Amino acid sequence: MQPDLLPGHIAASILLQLRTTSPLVHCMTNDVVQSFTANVLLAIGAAPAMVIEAQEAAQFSPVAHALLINIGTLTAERRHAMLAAIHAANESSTPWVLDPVAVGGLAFRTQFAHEVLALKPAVIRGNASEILALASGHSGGRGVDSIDDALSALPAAQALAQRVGTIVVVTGERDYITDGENSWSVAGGGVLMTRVVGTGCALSAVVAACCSLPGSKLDNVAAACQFMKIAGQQAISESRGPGSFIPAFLDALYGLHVEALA
Ligand SMILES: Nc1ncnc2c1ncn2[C@@H]1O[C@H](COP(=O)(O)OP(=O)(O)OP(=O)(O)O)[C@@H](O)[C@H]1O
Ligand SMILES: Cc1ncsc1CCO
Ligand SMILES: [Mg+2]
Repeated sequence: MQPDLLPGHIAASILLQLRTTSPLVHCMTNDVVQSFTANVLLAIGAAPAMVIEAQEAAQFSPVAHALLINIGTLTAERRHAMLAAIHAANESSTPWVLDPVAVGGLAFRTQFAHEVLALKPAVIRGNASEILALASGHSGGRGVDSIDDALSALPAAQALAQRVGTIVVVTGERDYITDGENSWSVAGGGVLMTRVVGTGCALSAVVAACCSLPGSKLDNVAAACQFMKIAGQQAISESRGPGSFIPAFLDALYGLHVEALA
């Protein structure tokens, strides 16, 4: 059964809060998506900072409003820096988000992803293959891409959320957001969002921004998914392919209207 859609008036009030507070997001993300992620955060009204050296990362994560850990181009040095940042974030109650890119097939990142589950991410956001792999030891997708359907991964997402005590987001044609007990679904977007790299990685950064806001964390995280779906759908209608999609997507995020969402 499909979970309910997030009501527009909830997303609208969360967008207003996001724009008013402009959360600072400490991004420890992969090499492929650094600039796109920073631009997505700026376009929607949050603020990015990519601080990656271990000593600085541990100093910075308590100052930021949220921390993003994305394992897309994990190295031994980055692993060390990410652990330092997560521990410092936890000591200062800064929420942190895990994006388990390509978890399952590759041993080093898979071991790291399982290790940090014990450090209580506030949210885990992945595509269907990543969530299935993390929840049930399944072998993962095709590299960084999903080969599974998001709805089919919802039971695994719910079980993972319950086991870890966190919120899990599975993205795809629809996005599903669950704390293991209650779930939202978010529709919109389009397949062109998967023909440019980093829409999922950037969503994880927006999720981090939104999970620093007051109120229901489940609603805040679902609203982040809603913002990206709406902007993606609008950008697809205004673009001719992946090249023109990216600027149209940034413009659509920038132009998201609180009144229109409501
Ligand atoms: N078939 C689809 N139809 C509509 N929207 C989609 C579809 N697939 C993905 N999306 C949207 O694209 C964005 C990225 O989701 P996806 O599941 O592709 O993440 P990902 O694989 O982690 O991406 P990346 O690794 O490139 O950052 C989300 O906003 C999601 O809702
Ligand atoms: C393509 C790619 N390779 C490692 S990380 C990444 C970005 C998408 O997750
Ligand atoms: Mg991804």
